[in-house]
Amino acid sequence: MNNRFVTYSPAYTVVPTYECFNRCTYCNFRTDPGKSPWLTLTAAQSIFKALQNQNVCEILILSGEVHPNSPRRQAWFERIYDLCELALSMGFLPHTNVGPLSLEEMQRLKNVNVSLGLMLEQLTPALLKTVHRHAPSKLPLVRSQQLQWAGELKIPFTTGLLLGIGETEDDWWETLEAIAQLHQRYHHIQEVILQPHSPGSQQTFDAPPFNPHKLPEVIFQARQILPSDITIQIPPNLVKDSQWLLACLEAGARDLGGIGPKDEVNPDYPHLQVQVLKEILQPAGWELIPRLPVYPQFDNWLSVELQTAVQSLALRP
Ligand SMILES: O=c1nc2n(C[C@H](O)[C@H](O)[C@H](O)CO)c3cc(O)ccc3cc-2c(=O)[nH]1
Ligand SMILES: C[C@H]1O[C@@H](n2cnc3c(N)ncnc32)[C@H](O)[C@@H]1O
Ligand code: MET
Ligand code: SF4
Repeated sequence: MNNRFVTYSPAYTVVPTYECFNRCTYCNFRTDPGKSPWLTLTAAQSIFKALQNQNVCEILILSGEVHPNSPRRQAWFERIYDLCELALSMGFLPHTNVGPLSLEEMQRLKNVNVSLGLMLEQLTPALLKTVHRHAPSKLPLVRSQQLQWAGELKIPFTTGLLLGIGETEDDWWETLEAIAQLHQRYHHIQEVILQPHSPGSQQTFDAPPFNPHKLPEVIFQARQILPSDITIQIPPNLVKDSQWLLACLEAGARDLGGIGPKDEVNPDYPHLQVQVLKEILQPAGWELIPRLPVYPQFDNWLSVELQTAVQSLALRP
């Protein structure tokens, strides 16, 4: 009875830089500004070369942030742009999530990405006094404006909620309602990630992991709030117990996100191999299938060049 499908994206994560001017207290990724070398194009080229013929489709560009007013901002942005262009020229499809962008930056990245992403985290301003006190990029209005701009620019978009960072249950529904409203206006959200806060060894935020047993309930509610053409994504490496992973699917999650050798955001939580995941899912009647970082209904929003890149990957085995 293999008529139920779950997707994942065969992905590899590339990090332009770990330096970040924000200090989200749950972060296990960042270093201080000026303290991390930037990834060179030469180094990236060797990485991409080694990935060819490995069935990787998505290059996820995930970065720490240089302040919008910094004299280094433009060089930071150009490096990201060039990394996307290189990935594309070597046969991969870039998906970039590097924090909030200016409208012009977004417009330019649309040329070299099949989709962009930015987590809303939570829209409640209460977190500006706690986990986001030193994180100007996490201002709720800055984040929701990104979703609006992506809609205006017709950019297929991935967003989501970070669960268990000090918000209330009502905050979940409000953030989900906001995503639903923006989608009803622009129809551009391809997936919403429900990301359980998972403590790592570098963070200063001292809170337990989000209780994975609560996740199915949140997914079920999110499924009621979100329009049906938005897919709900959960990260399988952060839902360790296979019974609860299956419960998440029963509740309405249909995608497991990017799966690759390392989860750069949660390095303390390695991914199971795809084959192992398949063996967990299959007996319960779920078939795990690969997808691209752009959902098919958005193909016609892409430039002709990007559509060609998508088509050549879709033909791969
Ligand atoms: O490996 C990861 N991939 C993350 N991804 C990648 C994601 O799983 C895939 O790139 C998308 O599903 C591609 O369509 C994100 C993408 C976003 O747009 C926004 C947030 C995330 C967060 C993570 C993450 O924590 N770890
Ligand atoms: C890239 C995305 O990763 C998420 N993120 C950042 N830190 C953590 C953590 N400790 N646990 C789970 N998710 C995290 C945030 O939602 C960010 O936007
Ligand atoms: N800095 C970006 C954000 O928080 C993406 C990477 S987070 C590890 O949105
Ligand atoms: S979560 Fe993103 S914005 Fe926050 S400190 Fe880490 S890298 Fe910077």
